[in-house]
Amino acid sequence: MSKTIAFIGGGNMARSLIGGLVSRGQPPATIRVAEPVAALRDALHADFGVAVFETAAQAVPDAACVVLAVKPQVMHAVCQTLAAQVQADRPLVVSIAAGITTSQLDRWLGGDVAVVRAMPNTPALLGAGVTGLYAAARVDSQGRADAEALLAAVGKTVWLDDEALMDAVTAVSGSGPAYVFLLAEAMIDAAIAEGLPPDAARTLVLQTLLGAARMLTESGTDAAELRRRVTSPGGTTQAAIETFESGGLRALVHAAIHAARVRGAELSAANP
Ligand SMILES: NC(=O)C1=CN([C@@H]2O[C@H](COP(=O)(O)OP(=O)(O)OC[C@H]3O[C@@H](n4cnc5c(N)ncnc54)[C@H](O)[C@@H]3O)[C@@H](O)[C@H]2O)C=CC1
Ligand SMILES: O=C(O)[C@@H]1CCC=N1
Repeated sequence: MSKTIAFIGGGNMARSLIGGLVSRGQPPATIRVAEPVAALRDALHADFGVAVFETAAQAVPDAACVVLAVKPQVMHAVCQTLAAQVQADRPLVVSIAAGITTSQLDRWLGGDVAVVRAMPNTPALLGAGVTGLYAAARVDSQGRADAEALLAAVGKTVWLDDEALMDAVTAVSGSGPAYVFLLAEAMIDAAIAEGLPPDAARTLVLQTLLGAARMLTESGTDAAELRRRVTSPGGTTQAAIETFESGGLRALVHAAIHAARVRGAELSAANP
């Protein structure tokens, strides 16, 4: 997407998206970022060459697409500061905020706004993200194509017809990288506890996760079968897997993802 994009919020997720877009050929001159924290603003300009502004009102004029990348808790207030400009310019608005619905955003921005709700994740920085997308009824085919181009530049996209499912997307793939990072922390800690030197523990765990993720995505074989192929009957893996299963790992993962989904709905309800 080579049209001008204004990011409102230049924090962790905006940084991942901007880094991914620029490294995939989006001209930095077409990206504007509003971020009140000077250090973040300066780093975005230094690292990616994008134009940076202190306030949203400075970044939005003439942007074809406005990406709302602030925390859900401040979204209502931020939208109120943008409503007049959005009503005047009619940009495509893409929100990446957890929980906040397209109808809330439309209302906060003054009504009759083309809003796409997107849930990306931080591997976007490497072009290895995945984004769930939902378009409100007001978004036309060009708006959908523009949102698709924006997020497809930084990874895979999955469109949903039912907005209620966006909280589940958030719980699975938006938050999901953190679950893998937690697993990595736990495996490294365990490896060190079993006597491995920290550097060796780190290399063994990180390359194992990378190799396993590549097998999952490149082998055409499902996760359960790949797991079976590692698990020799009566061997070491079986001992570990039985420990995970008897400890309730599957139920725990489900409970964690459910808690994240419920939290998304709470974030929406807390911002009527
Ligand atoms: N971090 C992640 O992995 C993901 C985050 N998200 C969503 O992205 C949004 C941002 O999350 P993060 O980047 O993690 O948070 P963050 O706190 O790193 O970034 C938010 C940024 O917005 C800035 N900000 C606050 N008020 C502002 C205003 N009035 N105008 C412009 N900027 C303002 C803050 O200074 C901060 O740098 C959230 O709504 C979150 O739900 C979505 C997918 C993944
Ligand atoms: O933790 C959060 O609320 C955000 C949304 C998905 C990832 N980070």
